[in-house]
Amino acid sequence: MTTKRLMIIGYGAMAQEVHRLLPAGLELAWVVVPESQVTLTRERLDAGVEVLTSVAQCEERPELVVECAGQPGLAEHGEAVLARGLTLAIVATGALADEGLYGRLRQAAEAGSGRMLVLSGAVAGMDGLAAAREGGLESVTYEACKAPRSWKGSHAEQLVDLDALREATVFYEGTAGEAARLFPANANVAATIALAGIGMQATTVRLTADPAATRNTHRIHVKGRFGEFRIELNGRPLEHNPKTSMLAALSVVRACRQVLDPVTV
Ligand SMILES: NC(=O)C1=CN([C@@H]2O[C@H](COP(=O)(O)OP(=O)(O)OC[C@H]3O[C@@H](n4cnc5c(N)ncnc54)[C@H](O)[C@@H]3O)[C@@H](O)[C@H]2O)C=CC1
Ligand SMILES: O=C([O-])CC(=O)C(=O)O
Repeated sequence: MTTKRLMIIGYGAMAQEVHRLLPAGLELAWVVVPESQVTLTRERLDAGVEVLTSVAQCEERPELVVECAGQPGLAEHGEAVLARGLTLAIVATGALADEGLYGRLRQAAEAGSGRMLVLSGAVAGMDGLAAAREGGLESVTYEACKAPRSWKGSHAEQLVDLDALREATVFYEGTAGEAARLFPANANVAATIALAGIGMQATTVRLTADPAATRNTHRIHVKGRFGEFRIELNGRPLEHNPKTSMLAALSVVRACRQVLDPVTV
């Protein structure tokens, strides 16, 4: 079997976890990072991996491109990938709350015959939610609860004193679209759920910081003509970034495996 080649956009905590877990048969050949990260990223990688600052610098054709670069990374590089007719698997799904960007990515994909795969990331049940939508949905709510340290450096710091919390505290309630914009490193799943379900405005979101939390908890409650479902995930955060659940990295690894396997489950 010939080895297929992967491009990763971004090389932070998630990308490094994905790289560690890449299935045999797919090798990392290109990494796209900001100029300021080039030297550090080269030091971290084998000489065989090309470190680039733009997709255009890649002269060959990756089998798959995965975005692990956050919302600004998707905004900067997404169109170039799709316009080249490549498949782009994304986790910074919250960027799609920006209708202008979403439109440009769709247009680039249509014009260039690219494909954008919205990965399930840190949550589960997106297949069931998207199927339920076909019958009509009444309500979709999403709740996230993480330890205060997982909300550090985010907009939560403007809403609550994270260091002073003694009990679980809801600090944000709003729509998926707003949450995804306000918490670009923490609430992408709100946008993923919105895209699979009833949209950015109709999906309601509640965010909690809990000093007793050791996991990233996600609760999804869906009602529709099909009936009702509730899903709760208690995900382990990544060691090198407590904002990010390990399952999000694993959803990228799954996408990598799918390009190798003739059977998609
Ligand atoms: N859909 C989901 O379930 C989840 C999505 N995410 C998204 O994944 C992103 C990455 O997560 P981590 O790796 O844990 O974050 P991280 O902060 O460890 O790594 C992000 C990396 O992206 C790089 N980057 C930033 N701007 C870039 C650009 N314009 N081009 C290329 N690279 C760029 C940074 O240099 C950094 O190394 C998060 O910011 C978040 O947007 C995170 C968790 C779950
Ligand atoms: O990994 C998680 O728990 C969720 C997350 O950060 C996001 O949705 O951006």
